[in-house]
Amino acid sequence: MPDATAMPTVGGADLAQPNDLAQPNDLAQPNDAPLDDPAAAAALAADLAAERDYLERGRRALHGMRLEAEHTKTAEGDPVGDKATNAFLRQARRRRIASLAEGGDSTPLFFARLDYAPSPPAAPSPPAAPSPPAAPSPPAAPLPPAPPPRDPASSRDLARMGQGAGPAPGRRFYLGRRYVREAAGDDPLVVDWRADIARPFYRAHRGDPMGVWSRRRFGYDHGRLTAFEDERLHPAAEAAAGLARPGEPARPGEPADPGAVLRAGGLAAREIERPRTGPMRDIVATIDPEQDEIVRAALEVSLCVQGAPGTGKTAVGLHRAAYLLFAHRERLARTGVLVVGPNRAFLEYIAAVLPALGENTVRHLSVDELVDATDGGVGERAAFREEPVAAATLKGDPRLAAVLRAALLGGLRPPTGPVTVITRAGRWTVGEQEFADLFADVEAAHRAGTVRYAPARARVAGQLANLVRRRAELSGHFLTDGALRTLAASRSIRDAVETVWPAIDGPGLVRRLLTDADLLARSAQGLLDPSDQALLLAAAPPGPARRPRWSAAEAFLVDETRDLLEGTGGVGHLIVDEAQDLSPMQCRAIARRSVDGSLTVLGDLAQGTTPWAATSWPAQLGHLGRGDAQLEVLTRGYRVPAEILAFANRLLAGIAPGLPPATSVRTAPGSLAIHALENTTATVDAVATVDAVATVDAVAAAVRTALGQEGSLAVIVADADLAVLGPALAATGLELASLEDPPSSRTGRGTLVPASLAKGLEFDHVVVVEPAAIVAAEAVRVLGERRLYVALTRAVSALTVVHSRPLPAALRALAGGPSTGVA
Ligand SMILES: Nc1ncnc2c1ncn2[C@@H]1O[C@H](COP(=O)(O)OP(=O)(O)OP(=O)(O)O)[C@@H](O)[C@H]1O
Repeated sequence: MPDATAMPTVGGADLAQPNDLAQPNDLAQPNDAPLDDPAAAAALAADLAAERDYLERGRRALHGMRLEAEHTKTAEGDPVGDKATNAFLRQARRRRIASLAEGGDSTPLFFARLDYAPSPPAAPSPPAAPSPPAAPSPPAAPLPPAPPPRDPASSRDLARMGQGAGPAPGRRFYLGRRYVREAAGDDPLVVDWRADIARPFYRAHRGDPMGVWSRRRFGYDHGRLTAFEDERLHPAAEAAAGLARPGEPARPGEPADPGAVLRAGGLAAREIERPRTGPMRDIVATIDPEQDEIVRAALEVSLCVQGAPGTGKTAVGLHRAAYLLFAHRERLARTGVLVVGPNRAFLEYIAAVLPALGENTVRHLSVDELVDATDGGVGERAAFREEPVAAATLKGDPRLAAVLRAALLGGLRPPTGPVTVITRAGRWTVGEQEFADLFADVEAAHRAGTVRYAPARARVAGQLANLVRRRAELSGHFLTDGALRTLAASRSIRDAVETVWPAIDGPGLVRRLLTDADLLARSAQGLLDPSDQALLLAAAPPGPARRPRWSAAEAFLVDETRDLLEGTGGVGHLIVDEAQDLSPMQCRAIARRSVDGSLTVLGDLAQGTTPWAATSWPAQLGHLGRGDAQLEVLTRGYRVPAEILAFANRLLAGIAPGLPPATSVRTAPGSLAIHALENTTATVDAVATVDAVATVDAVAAAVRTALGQEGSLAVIVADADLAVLGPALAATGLELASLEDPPSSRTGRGTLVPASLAKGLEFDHVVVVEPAAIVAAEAVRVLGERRLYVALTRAVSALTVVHSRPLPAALRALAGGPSTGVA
């Protein structure tokens, strides 16, 4: 039931006092509403009450859908066939029920409403005279009917609604994270944000309203609808509200300004600034037009998104996954969608986004898990061995792919004699030339890439057996198919095949290549010089020959070999985050998992921190097998306030010359504080990093201040200093969580984050300790500065930098002598 005393507000507590309506900035309605008009205020309250009623209705309907799903038996869960089918059906049912769960406070049932303008002939004048003029004035009811979705159980129809046929004149749609309807066959109460009909919510602007009369955003407070905000997009809607002179065109052709909504719209801005407490959340209510273009790009299109920190690359990639699953449900249910991220901490941070959007089938793997999870022989959940950077870099070099191939092909031996097979029916011989011709054909097919090594080997055996069969048939002995198979597996044929096409096991070949100087020299001829070969031999995997202790880079060599031997299964769409950090061999591993699908590549060249990090997207995309991928650039930063970004951007010229600096959608005066401690003149090497009492005290003070405020907190420190700073802070009574703790137990405490794991994460408050130490931890200065750039760009609300060593030169201009609160 509507709350009669409640008045609309923006994103916070309800305004109970009608007088409060006189405060323009608190009003839910467009700025043009005559706020001191009691009639208008009453109309607003009535409108809000109606929206709350609608919300309740939607909640009841969703509850009904859930009950229906729970009671749907044969179609979705009761045993109907074999074990596997039943398990699949049960799982599908569980997923459907899970996807119909009420989202709770953080994911209200709907976040927006779109009112389409009436059909063109009526367009010049408003569909209904607004009364009172400032009250919300949706198109007149009854609205002309638009074709309702006929299969409410499937929201795919909604994806098609409006497609090609243009907008839906006179219709009103509520947009939410999932489709909601009352009874099967009814019009939807809430339309899935991914449906085509929802597209104008993200893209329309006054220069191109896309048939939309007005766009309404809703504000919630702990699940309670407390506010809304309208934008009139249609010229006639503007005119009706007195925003434009009647007849004056509403800025035809006015270009879309993706930032305009966020600057003008209180609700959108507040949504973006809501403090972060837990894992990453979805952005369906505020996706901007540029992001939306990426999210809704066609499945066949492979994209590369270069974006500065906080521009929403990860968010956009995940929303793209959700969109593609909606628009191509059946195809992707068969082929799958995979998200690949840099490490487990990052994957945990993003894990809740797709389930919140009702998508529970997308696998999330770290780059290393990609080979771990797909090759029982490699790594097998044991940690990969650490190895020197130079060796790891060389093992990630694409030349290694050619070396492996040469090693494999080098084992082939053209036949040097006939093959004789003795069966109960007689003795048969395949002559040397015939065997050689057969071998040459298969070898040519293998070299051309049409058949992998292992099936090619089976083909040699099969064709040999076939020749024997023909001989036998000529002598009147006929063989069944079964007998032919037995023949192909006979000792004589196996031995003959083994001589010309030896059986190879992937891990074994990689190990031999890295330990056998002769094999390496033969295989690397013209590819690796002797010093490279020596480096590989010196960094060979230790441990028993059958179970060596692999490094991560070696695991990708094994993966490459496995692919040469047997091929690799792929997925329908693969999203790869932080792609700038991948080695060419890692890129190849990803490419072969998306050979028949498409890729969304996300990254930032300025955040490349691996020794092999990409310096150009075309080259990296080439390694990913998608040299033709479309490059998109995002520069509008949502995470980091302008003040902090300006500070971090000082590093840009040195770490990624040529990349445009990010801009921020908001400013937060006072969000940057730099605490310079006494010994700022010490050289980098002269001072131990965080054992200085003053440093610990300053960090502790910053942590206490942050913990006193809303939102999450991270203390980012050079990896090597983690072991010192943790206990030192604990001694002051501050027990911070570690990224290894389960996310649920981290809330409310603050987390101590090694700089090497900060990538992709974000926190409301961040304390960066000793930038110089973070830079110095990397072998190469530019990589260290990029690591620092990552650390400095994790904060949503406030960044405190504590340092006793001099800041890197590029940052110094802002920091003076010992001081606090420099911003
Ligand atoms: N359109 C948007 N509306 C609201 N919030 C957004 C929008 N786009 C991005 N964000 C938010 O900005 C923050 C940064 O997004 P995200 O982590 O996807 O950025 P990124 O480009 O991957 O950053 P980084 O390169 O630093 O990892 C997240 O909290 C995300 O929810």
